[in-house]
Amino acid sequence: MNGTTGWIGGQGCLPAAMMALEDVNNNENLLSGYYLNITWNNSQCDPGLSSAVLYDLIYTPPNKTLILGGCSIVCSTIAETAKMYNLIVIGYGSSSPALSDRKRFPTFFRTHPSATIHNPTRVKLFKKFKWTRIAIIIEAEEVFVTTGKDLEIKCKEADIEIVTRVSFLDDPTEAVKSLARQDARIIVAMAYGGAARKMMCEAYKNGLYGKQHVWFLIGWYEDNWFHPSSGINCTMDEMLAVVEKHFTTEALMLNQGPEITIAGMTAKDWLHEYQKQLPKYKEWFPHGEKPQEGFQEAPLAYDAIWAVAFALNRSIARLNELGMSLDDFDYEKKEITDIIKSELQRVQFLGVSGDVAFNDIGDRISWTLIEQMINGTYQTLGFYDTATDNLTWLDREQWYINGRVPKDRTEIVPTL
Ligand SMILES: CC1(C)CO[C@@H](CC(=O)O)CN1
Repeated sequence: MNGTTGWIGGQGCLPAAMMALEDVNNNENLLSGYYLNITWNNSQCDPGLSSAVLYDLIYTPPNKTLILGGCSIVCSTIAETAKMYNLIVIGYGSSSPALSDRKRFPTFFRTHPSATIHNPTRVKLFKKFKWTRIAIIIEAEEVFVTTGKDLEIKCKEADIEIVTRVSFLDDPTEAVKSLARQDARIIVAMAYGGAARKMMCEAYKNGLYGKQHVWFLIGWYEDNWFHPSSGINCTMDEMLAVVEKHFTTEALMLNQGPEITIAGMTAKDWLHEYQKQLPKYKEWFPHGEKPQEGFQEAPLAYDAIWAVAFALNRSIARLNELGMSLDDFDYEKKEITDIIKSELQRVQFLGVSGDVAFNDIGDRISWTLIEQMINGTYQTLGFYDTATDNLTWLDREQWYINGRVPKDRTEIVPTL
C-alpha cells in the first residue's frame, strides 16, 4: 500500500464477509424470517468511483439497509453521503482518525481500529522505559498527520516532551537530518512502507541507529518492507543495521487465545478455514494473482457481518413493538436507522478479530501487538489493552548493551 493507490484489501476481505454471511444465515437463532445478503462492488479505494457505486447501490432495488466500506478515503466519502440517506456505514478497512468525527460521520462504525490505537501503547512503553524526550517524524498523509497530533496530546498528558516533530512529502532527507541535529534518540515514525524504507536509509546515513537510538515504526508493513529497492541507496547490510532493534506497534486483528469465537472455532482455526476458501474466489483474480492486501484485515470483515447481524436481530424485535419492520426502511425513515444504530452501540461478542465492541463514537476497541526487530526478524514483545491499561509483557526485548536501556538524551557526566 502507498499514499497514492491506497489500500485495495477488499479483495482479501470479501471472501471473509461471504463466510460470515453463510454462518449468519445458517444460524437459526438469528434474523428469523430474514436472509442477509450482500450486493458487492469494487471501489478500488477510489473516492470518486465509490460515490458512483454508492448511488448505484441506493438507486438500484432492493433497498440496502447498511453499507460496508474498505479504505479510509472511500469510507470518508461514502459515510459523509450515506448519512443523507439514513444509511449506516461499517468500515472493515479504515484506520483514519478523521473518521472518528461524529459530526461529519454520525452513522459510521468500524471494526478496523483507528490509527490512534497505537498511541496509548507508545506512551505506555515510553513510561516503561522511562523515556520523557521523544521525536516524531511523519510522512505528510492525513492519517499520519492526525495520528501524530493525537500522539502529541497523549504525550503532553503524560508529561513527555516532544523534542521535535518533522514531516516530509516524498523525500525524507531534510527531515531526518533535522532529527540528527536535534539529537533525537527515541523516534516515532509514521509513514507508509515505501516512505519508511527511504527514511530508514537516510537514518543510516545520519547515524541515527545503534545503541543510542530507538525507533518506533508501524507494524503492518509487508515483511520485506526494509529490503533495498530502486531509489534506495543503501545496501541490504546497511538496512539491516538501521532497522535492527526497532519497535513496532499495530492493532491486533486476530484473536490470540484458545477461546471458541463467534465462528464456532478458535481464531487460528478460522484463519485456516479462510485460506481454504480463497481458491473459490479465484475468478476475482483473473491472472491467478494472489490478493496483495486484505489478508490481515479479513477477520475484521468477518466480524463486521456478525455485528450487523446482531444489531439487525435486536432491531427486528424493537421495530415489531412499533408496528414496523426492516422492510419499511426506505432511506427516509431515520427512526429505523436510529434503532439499528443504538443496537450497534450495544454489540459485544468474541469475534475472530478479538472482542468486538464499539465505543461511543463508533470506534473499535482493540488490543495492540508490540514487536521488536531482533537479528533481522520480528519477535513478539507483548500486547496492550488500552481499555484496561493492561500490558502483557514477555520480557524479550533486547538492547545493544545487555540490559542497558538506551537513554532519551545525552547524559551529562559531571567532571570533578
Ligand atoms: C493496517 C492497515 C493497512 C492500515 O490502513 C488501512 C487502510 C486505510 O485506512 O485506508 C488498512 N489496514
